[in-house]
Amino acid sequence: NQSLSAPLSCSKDPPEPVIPTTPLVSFLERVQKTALQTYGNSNFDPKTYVDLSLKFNLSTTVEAFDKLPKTANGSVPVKDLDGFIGKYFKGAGEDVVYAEPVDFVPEPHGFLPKVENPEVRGWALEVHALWKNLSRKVSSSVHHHPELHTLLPLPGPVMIPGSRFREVYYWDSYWVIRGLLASKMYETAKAIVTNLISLLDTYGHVLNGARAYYTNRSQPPLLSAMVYEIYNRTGDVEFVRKSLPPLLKEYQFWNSEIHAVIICDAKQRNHSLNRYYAMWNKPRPESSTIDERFASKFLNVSEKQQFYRELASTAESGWDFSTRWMMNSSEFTSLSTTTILPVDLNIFILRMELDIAFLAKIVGENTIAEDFLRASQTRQKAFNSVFWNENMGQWLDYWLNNGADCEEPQTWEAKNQNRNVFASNFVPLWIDLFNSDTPLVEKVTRSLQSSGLLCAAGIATSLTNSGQQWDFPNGWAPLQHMIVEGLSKSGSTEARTVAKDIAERWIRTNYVAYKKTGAMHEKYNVEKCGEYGGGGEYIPQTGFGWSNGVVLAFLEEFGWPKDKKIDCN
Ligand SMILES: OC[C@H]1O[C@H](O[C@H]2O[C@H](CO)[C@@H](O)[C@H](O)[C@H]2O)[C@H](O)[C@@H](O)[C@@H]1O
Repeated sequence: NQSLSAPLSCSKDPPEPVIPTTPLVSFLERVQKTALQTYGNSNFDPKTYVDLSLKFNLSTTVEAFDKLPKTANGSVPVKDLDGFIGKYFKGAGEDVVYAEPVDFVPEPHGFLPKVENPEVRGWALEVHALWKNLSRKVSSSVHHHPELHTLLPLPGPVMIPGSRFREVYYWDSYWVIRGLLASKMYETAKAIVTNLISLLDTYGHVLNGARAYYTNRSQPPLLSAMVYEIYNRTGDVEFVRKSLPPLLKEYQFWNSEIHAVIICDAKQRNHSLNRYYAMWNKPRPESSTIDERFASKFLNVSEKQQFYRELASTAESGWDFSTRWMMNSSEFTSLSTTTILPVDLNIFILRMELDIAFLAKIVGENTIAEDFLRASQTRQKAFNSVFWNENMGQWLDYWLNNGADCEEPQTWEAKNQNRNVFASNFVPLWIDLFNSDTPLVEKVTRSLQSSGLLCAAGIATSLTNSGQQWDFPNGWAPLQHMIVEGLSKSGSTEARTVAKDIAERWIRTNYVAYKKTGAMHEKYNVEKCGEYGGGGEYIPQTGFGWSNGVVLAFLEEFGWPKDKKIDCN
């Protein structure tokens, strides 16, 4: 059986892969450090410096940089650094250039038929038009001189999230595609998948984002879900045929030894489940000045390296950062992502198995279809034994025993389920295997209603206000979407009512914030209708790919009646 393979290791002493960095990335990290010393912390975004591209070759640029007059603390006179950057670099974002989407029309035929209210329809058309703002392709210089750029070459046009996120991102693309499908932009949606597949072909996994500094990790794996949704709308069998081999390759990546862990349940049955694990043990280049500051508390090199691996693995989870991954919720350096089996990652891989089974059947690969169906049944059993908590009516992340004996699989213990409430505890509802079980959905819906996560403007990410961006009071479009879509697919009237209510709250807050600020936001503050979110390591961003996608998908599904008001009251 070529398509499935068994995991080899448990959590302790895994092989410690580290993907080599590039000389350009290392040099730009030096520039980043000097810029921080020179310009100071206020409004400083370290990512700007690793996104610069070179005007001349690297050795000429390094030579000029080394000649700058530096003080003992590493700063350079502002005018000298300004002059150097202006002379030797093209601005961040100059190598990703505007591309007119081939299939954009201002009002697509059959666009959001259930949206009758003229105000909401007008706004939806503005959100739809934002695809034009976010559409990009890599410049010809990136193709001809890749050594001058951290941006990676891609064959087709992309949709970027927006603002500082000037490159395509992996899991964001799923919700961008959901919006593009509502906007009837099927060719643009397919091109995004083609780009992600080209990264998978080159690097063996879909990268966090299309930059040289993101090669050491992936992001929540939703490629199969993208192919599935596109096929569902377009019926394009050839597209499925081309996508299937890369999907099998991605499945291998997620089930290879670094990401797979064997765990023995309470009934002595072994299960293979997955975790996030970045191939990196240094500061994230896009945030290296920040990471080094936090790591300075570790004096021992291997502890520092482990902390850096936890930071990058958390970025792989897409939830960077959150108390979800911290042993001590008030201590950022207690991140332990690599020792956690996350509910949502395992749901994404279960969905991958179901999608591959479905897609393989479409193209007549019946053996693959049967293998993957079996794999999904096995994972569903694992899911029920390891993550489900009957008392809470939720699925809970499982914390591995750090330092346990690795000769044997770890044995499941009830105390290792994380009882803190996170929106991810409800993500299994997204999968038909779970949302088709009406009594289960009703139990989980009641648990969601009493969880404290349901707020005025949507579902909060957690109950802890830590100042991290993947915590309370922030609400994120992907989390709203997966939970709402799951509830709304169920046979339970109660669950469908809750789904519609959350979707309406989310649409309202996006609308009111848009009217106030003129922009769609990366995240929202769910405590207050019409407020965008904050916290975390960079200033709030606008644009914004997945928020636009989810609003369009919700409006397509739920519509908006003619006489229903759209303000916050
Ligand atoms: O620069 C810091 C981090 O930024 C990214 O993470 C956040 O933005 C992404 C794009 O919208 C999103 O996919 C992710 O869920 C956000 O937390 C990036 O993905 C990280 O790797 C990076 O370190």
